[in-house]
Amino acid sequence: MVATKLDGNATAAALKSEIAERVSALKAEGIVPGLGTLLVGEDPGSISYVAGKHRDCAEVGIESVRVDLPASATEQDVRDAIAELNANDAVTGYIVQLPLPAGIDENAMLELMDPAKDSDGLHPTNLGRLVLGVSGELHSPLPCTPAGIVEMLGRYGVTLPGKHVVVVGRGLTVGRPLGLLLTRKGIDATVTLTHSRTPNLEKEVRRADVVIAAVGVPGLIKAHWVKPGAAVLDVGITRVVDDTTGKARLIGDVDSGVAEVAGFLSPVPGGVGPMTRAMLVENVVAEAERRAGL
Ligand SMILES: Nc1nc(=O)c2c([nH]1)NC[C@@H]1CN(c3ccc(C(=O)N[C@@H](CCC(=O)O)C(=O)O)cc3)C=[N+]21
Repeated sequence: MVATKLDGNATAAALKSEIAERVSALKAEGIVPGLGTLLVGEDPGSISYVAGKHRDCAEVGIESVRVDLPASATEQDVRDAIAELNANDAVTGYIVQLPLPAGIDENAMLELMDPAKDSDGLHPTNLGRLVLGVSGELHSPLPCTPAGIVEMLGRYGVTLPGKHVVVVGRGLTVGRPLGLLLTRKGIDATVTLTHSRTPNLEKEVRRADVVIAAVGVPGLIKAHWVKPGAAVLDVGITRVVDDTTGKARLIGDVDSGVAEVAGFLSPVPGGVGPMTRAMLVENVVAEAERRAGL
């Protein structure tokens, strides 16, 4: 392995200890931030991620409010749960874990959230501010995975101005907002945003100084696609349950051979996932600070 590992567990731990100090400062003012989660259904991946988010809250000393609805929940049940989270003063910010079960209109549910409590940055108001480039000034939360990727690259000294970043995947939580964030003034990367209909993906990836793979196709990115020395971030997570052990294994979008070619590589698990969760906690604490006028 030649690539330097971009260690999401270690980086998230460092970030969380900084956040814990900010939480102590808030507590000294009598403020305890709280994160809410709304989970609908029994997807094992979603259950595992939500559990991780609550562990992170406990670690940094913030409260968490967990709302779980069965897969049989109606759209009205979800509307009611969102209205309660909007009204609950113990909840500084919350997330609606995606995907929602078939038949529930995700975009309509996201629109119902109080944008000031949208810790994922996925409400149209917050996505609009991301496009406008005003999120920082208004303390509007940035989507957690893109923010976590930029934070991790920064902490490893991988600079972005002038770099060519190829993002593979155009989804709502990663690829689409990442293109917007990376091309902001001050970050100044040049971005190629690719997807399942991109012709000759291999050729696009080979031009990249930084590759971000977020499609959920196991092992898609091969070693010979990657320019030697490039930074490669693996965001895709596919859960495969081993028939004999019954244990779930997590497989990323990046083939293991890439470690021999890349300069930096974020693994699955232990890469971008923990950073996503750390940025979520950061968004909640930042919102509590904003409300306290700190
Ligand atoms: N509204 C919304 N916001 C999200 O941020 C969101 C979402 N919906 N839906 C699903 C995706 C996926 N996601 C992950 C978060 C943490 C890990 C994570 O911590 N992964 C660990 C492993 C966890 C495990 O063992 O299952 C790791 O990579 O090391 C993974 C995936 C957030 N998402």
